[in-house]
Amino acid sequence: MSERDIYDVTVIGGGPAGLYSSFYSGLRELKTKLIEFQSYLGGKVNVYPEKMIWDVGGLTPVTGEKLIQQLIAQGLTFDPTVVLGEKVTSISKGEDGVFTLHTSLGAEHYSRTVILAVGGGILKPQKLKLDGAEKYEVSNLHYTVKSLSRFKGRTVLISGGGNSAIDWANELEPFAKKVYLTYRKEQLKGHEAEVTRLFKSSVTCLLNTDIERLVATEDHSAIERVALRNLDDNALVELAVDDVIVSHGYERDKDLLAHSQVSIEMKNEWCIDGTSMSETSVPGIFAAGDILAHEGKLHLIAGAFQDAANAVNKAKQYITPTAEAWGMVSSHNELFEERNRDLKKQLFANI
Ligand SMILES: Cc1cc2nc3c(=O)[nH]c(=O)nc-3n(C[C@H](O)[C@H](O)[C@H](O)COP(=O)(O)OP(=O)(O)OC[C@H]3O[C@@H](n4cnc5c(N)ncnc54)[C@H](O)[C@@H]3O)c2cc1C
Repeated sequence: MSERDIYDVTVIGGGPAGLYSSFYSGLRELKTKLIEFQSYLGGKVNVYPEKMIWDVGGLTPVTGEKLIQQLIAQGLTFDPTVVLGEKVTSISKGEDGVFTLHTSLGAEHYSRTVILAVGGGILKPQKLKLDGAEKYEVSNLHYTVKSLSRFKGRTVLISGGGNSAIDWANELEPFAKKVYLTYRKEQLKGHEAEVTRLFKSSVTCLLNTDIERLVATEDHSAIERVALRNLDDNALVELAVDDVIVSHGYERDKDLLAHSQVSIEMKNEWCIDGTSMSETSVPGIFAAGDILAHEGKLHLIAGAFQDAANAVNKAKQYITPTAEAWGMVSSHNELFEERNRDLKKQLFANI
């Protein structure tokens, strides 16, 4: 390993937290690398590219897709090295204090500090636990909504009672011919405002029901009807559907934290010992975004940004103990000067 190969900060995960960490790390003049398992950046936001996102402070409503584009543009401002399609499986630490990140492709990456921005780990949707259901995944059984127009004029059954299921029901309702929502519990778990909107809409909510059987078309290529069991009285109801969307949450591949050679523990409660939430049990390894799950923490995009800035500042201070960690106003950088001049010229030209 030559000095040339060692980065100051290596960010694992290319979602909102990882992209903002890369931006902020460049801003603090740290040599930065970003490693993402998927072949694309944007993290979980890729699950909802057409959703209108309203709750990022200072941003007017924006689609998930547009937000990803903006996050990537910002994240790459200082030209970090980006590695896609590699899963970091383990982290070890040498006697010289340099971390080695081992990946599923057998590669090694070297870094003075590491920022874990892995969200809940690599996402795999929880599949419908019915024999043979997987064969409909090529036709009309879905685990995500990539495009609302795919469901235009169709009868859709959504299974699930959390935020994603409710969001999708609300988003699809104006386009679909009919939306049903089945959930095995009595009360939905989503955001109040979205639940209120759902109950006011034409979506039919079938609470205390569960999918019992999928009935195929004559040629067995797609789902034609779904049998729902009412968990109160055991009655069976059949619905004719064009599509079924299953939103039962995600299985999370947490290999990295479970199998790393350095044993990493996350903080899960507010610190009274003077250390910050972005620190882990390993000095030099920090965390940002959904991976931080202390009490009261909301998993929001906006929160991931603040976490990222905190983690980078901690990394900076770890590398250079005399560096300023607090109170930095961060919209000043030489690189911004030229762009600011251009933007201001455009702005004043329009006045
Ligand atoms: C359906 C849905 C709707 C949502 N709507 C909103 C909303 O309207 N507003 C809002 O603020 N928030 C919303 N959220 C939450 C928001 O998406 C998350 O809070 C945010 O994406 C967290 O960012 P993150 O970077 O921490 O994690 P993620 O976005 O999960 O990114 C983590 C990245 O790390 C990668 N990774 C994981 N492990 C490894 C590894 N070992 N090696 C390499 N890469 C790895 C993953 O592939 C992933 O790309 C929604 C979430 C969902 C599921």
